[in-house]
Amino acid sequence: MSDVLLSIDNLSKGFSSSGRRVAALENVSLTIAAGETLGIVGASGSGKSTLSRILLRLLAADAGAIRFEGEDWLALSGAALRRKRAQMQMVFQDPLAAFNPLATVGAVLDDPLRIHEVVPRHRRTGEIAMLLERVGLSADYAGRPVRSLSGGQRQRVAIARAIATRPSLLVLDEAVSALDVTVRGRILELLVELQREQGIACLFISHDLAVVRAVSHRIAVIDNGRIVETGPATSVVVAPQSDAARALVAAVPRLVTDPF
Ligand SMILES: Nc1ncnc2c1ncn2[C@@H]1O[C@H](COP(=O)(O)OP(=O)(O)OP(=O)(O)O)[C@@H](O)[C@H]1O
Repeated sequence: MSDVLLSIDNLSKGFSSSGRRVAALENVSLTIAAGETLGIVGASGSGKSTLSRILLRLLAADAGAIRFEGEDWLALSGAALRRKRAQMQMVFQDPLAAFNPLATVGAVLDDPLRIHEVVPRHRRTGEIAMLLERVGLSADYAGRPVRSLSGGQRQRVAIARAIATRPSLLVLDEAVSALDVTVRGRILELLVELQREQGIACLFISHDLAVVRAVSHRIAVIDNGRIVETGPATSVVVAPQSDAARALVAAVPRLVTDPF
């Protein structure tokens, strides 16, 4: 896992709010190797959404650089950015909420296959069945409207959509936070399985250290816009070095003895 897939260098972003300057991100630097899962954990307001919005290119950074697969990610635009997006896919809390509720699961999965020409047209139905199977749903889900799905099923479809373009990196921002604890556990297992089977690297962002620990090889702790600690997942949980990490560990009392 030594090939650097994504590197974030000295990323900074500030906001002006009621005449006051808030540093949402300050000199954030991180790397993710191919096939690695890096967890980013931090309390509310620590800068997690700002980071994922910059990665998504919804928000411009004030300073810093992001390289993805050897390219200057923040400099890409237009057709080049659209093409490259196939390689960096995102899953949020309820991404399917943005879809027409009458859209079928098949249509939701067909979009990325068509837009990115992943497979020839005549193979798209088979590919949709395979994607559904890969996330633990049977092929007949393709005909079901999105609105008929449970929260866990929707998130499985969102993950299937994200992996449809065969990305090298998934960015997951609070992707399991809205799910109840049993469903959450199954989705986390699915993510670990996908990561192992397909070697997809993941940037897994959450406020919940137990969730981050369950899937991550390494964990970076963010506090007030700064990365205050980075290390192997177990070390950060068992021997946290920063006040922020200690506070996150303390918030999950059974974490050390009873991992997710
Ligand atoms: N558009 C904005 N205008 C002003 N301040 C902002 C804006 N977006 C974020 N901030 C501030 O930047 C800081 C980081 O916010 P951010 O939403 O990135 O944190 P977060 O870790 O994602 O929090 P949460 O877990 O509560 O979503 C906070 O102090 C927040 O108030």
